[in-house]
Formats: sequence, C-alpha cells, structure tokens
Amino acid sequence: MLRHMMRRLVLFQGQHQQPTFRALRGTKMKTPRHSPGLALSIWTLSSKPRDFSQPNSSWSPEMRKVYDHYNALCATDPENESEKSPWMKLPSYNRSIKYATGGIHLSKLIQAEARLFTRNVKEQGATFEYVVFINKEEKSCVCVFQSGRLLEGAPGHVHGGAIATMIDTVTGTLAGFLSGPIMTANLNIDYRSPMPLGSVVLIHCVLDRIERRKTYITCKVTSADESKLYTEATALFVSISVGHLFGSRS
Ligand SMILES: CCCCC/C=C\C/C=C\C/C=C\C/C=C\CCCC(=O)SCCNC(=O)CCNC(=O)[C@H](O)C(C)(C)COP(=O)(O)OP(=O)(O)OC[C@H]1O[C@@H](n2cnc3c(N)ncnc32)[C@H](O)[C@@H]1OP(=O)(O)O
Repeated sequence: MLRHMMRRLVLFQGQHQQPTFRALRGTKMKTPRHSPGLALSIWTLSSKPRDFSQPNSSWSPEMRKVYDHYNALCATDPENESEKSPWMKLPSYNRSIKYATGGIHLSKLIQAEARLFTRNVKEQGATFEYVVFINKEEKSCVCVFQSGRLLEGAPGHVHGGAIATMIDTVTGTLAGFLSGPIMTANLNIDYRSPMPLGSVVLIHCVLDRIERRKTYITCKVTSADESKLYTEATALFVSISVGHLFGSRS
C-alpha cells in the first residue's frame, strides 16, 4: 500500500514542477539540488478544503485588529495597481497533503484519519488560532497567534511544547515557502518570559541563509504590540524528496 502511494506521489512529481508556495509567489527561486519539485498548486484542488486562516468568532478583538492590519498590507494599492504588495496571507488546511495537487483525494488515501497537529480540534479558539503572512521580498513572515484554554502549561500560561509547536510550524512554513518540501532537523528555543494563556502574540521569522539542502530560519515571539519578547529560536530545515517520507534515503 505504502509503495503504491509513493508511486502516486512520484508520478505527481514527474507531471508537475511547481511547488505550491513557489507557484503562489510567482517568482523564480533557485531549487535546492535535492528538492523534488512536488506537484503542488492550491489552484488546482478539485474541491475546496476549509481554510483555517479565515477569521472566526473565537478571535479576540486584539487578534482581529492585528489580522486586519497585516491583511491590509497584502492588498494592492488601488492608486498604484502595477505595484504588487510583497505581503501575502497563506491559506491553512488541516492536512499538509492538501497543499498538493489532488490533495483532497490524497488526504483520503493516506492515513485518512490523520490531522495536522495544530488544526485537529474542532472547537474554535480552544487550541491554536493563527494566520501566517509572508513577505516575499524580505523572505520573512509574521504569524498572528492566539492561544486557547487547552494549551495551558504553567498555571495561566502557555505550555512550552505548544510554543515550540507554533515555532516549528511557522519557521517550517517559511522554509517550505522558500525551499519546497523540508523537514525540521534542528530547533533551538530560548523561553525568555512566560506567555499568558489566551494572549495574542506575533511570531516573526526571517531567512538566515540557505546552504545546499539546508535552510536556516531565525525566529522571535513578541507581544502583539512588539514591546515584550517571549521567545527566541533558530531552526534548521533540510530539503527532502517525497520518498524520504516513505523510507527512501534518496
Ligand atoms: C509531502 C511533503 C510535505 C512538505 C511540507 C512542506 C510545507 C508544507 C506547508 C505547510 C504545512 C503546515 C505546517 C507545517 C510545516 C512545517 C513544520 C513541521 C515540520 C516537522 O515537524 S518535520 C518532523 C520532525 N522532523 C523529523 O522527523 C526529521 C527527522 N530527521 C530526518 O528525517 C533526517 O535526519 C533529515 C531529513 C533531517 C536529514 O537527513 P538526510 O539523510 O536527508 O540528510 P543528511 O543527514 O545527509 O543531512 C543533510 C545536511 O543537513 C545536516 N544536518 C542534518 N541534520 C542536522 C542536525 N540535526 N543538525 C545540524 N545539521 C544537520 C547534515 O550535516 C548535512 O549537512 P551538509 O550538507 O553540510 O553535509
């Protein structure tokens, strides 16, 4: 079965050369030597999966305010339509495979019950509410994150593992945008001050460098007004072939 699914993924690889995020960016980046060029284009999904990046009623006024601020940055200036904004909002699904062409069908074939860790609770606002905005020119991103009541660690504060999850997700999203399919190889986190449960924070990530298959990202987590530093991190992502997920070492 696994071998069959892998063959399907490899077939997709052969048919399409545009990784999702590269297609979204519309600019050419140097493809890492081992990047498989997985068939990824959210435009060609056969039916529409739920996009978790849309506002919902669990969002606090502060979450909505920061979201509106970054969302406005994504809009093209009507007085200067030829100049596209470097900012874009990323969609967010409950399975990463839904980013692939035919993703809905693949997501039913491959471990149909699996869900992305950060998007697996139906109750809105209970765990991870977040949206990622990418700045294509700066090779950076900002994630607006509101923690829910089920993420408690120290009383009244966000669990360090939940913070690590969000840092992995956001640094990984930026690395995936820049380098195609990747996996986290190394994540270093310094927790500087406790993060109040239910608060809205910003996760700022920027590309440090790309060396062959290695993409290095740095990250800072701050309060929504950026006056308080909660967490700092560095992350290393290694480009993989799809076969790597099925046990191949190529
Ligand atoms: C279907 C594809 C999906 C792709 C998804 C992409 C984007 C999707 C977008 C949105 C999805 C939404 C959010 C989620 C996004 C991301 C967050 C989740 C990511 C994860 O949560 S993922 C789970 C945790 N992750 C693992 O489960 C990895 C286990 N691990 C391995 O699978 C291997 O270990 C691997 C692949 C890392 C490397 O293996 P390998 O055999 O391919 O490569 P090799 O070992 O040769 O290393 C090559 C060069 O990296 C250097 N290097 C390697 N490891 C290092 C380390 N730790 N420290 C320092 N340097 C290191 C070497 O020194 C060498 O460097 P040099 O080239 O200079 O010699």
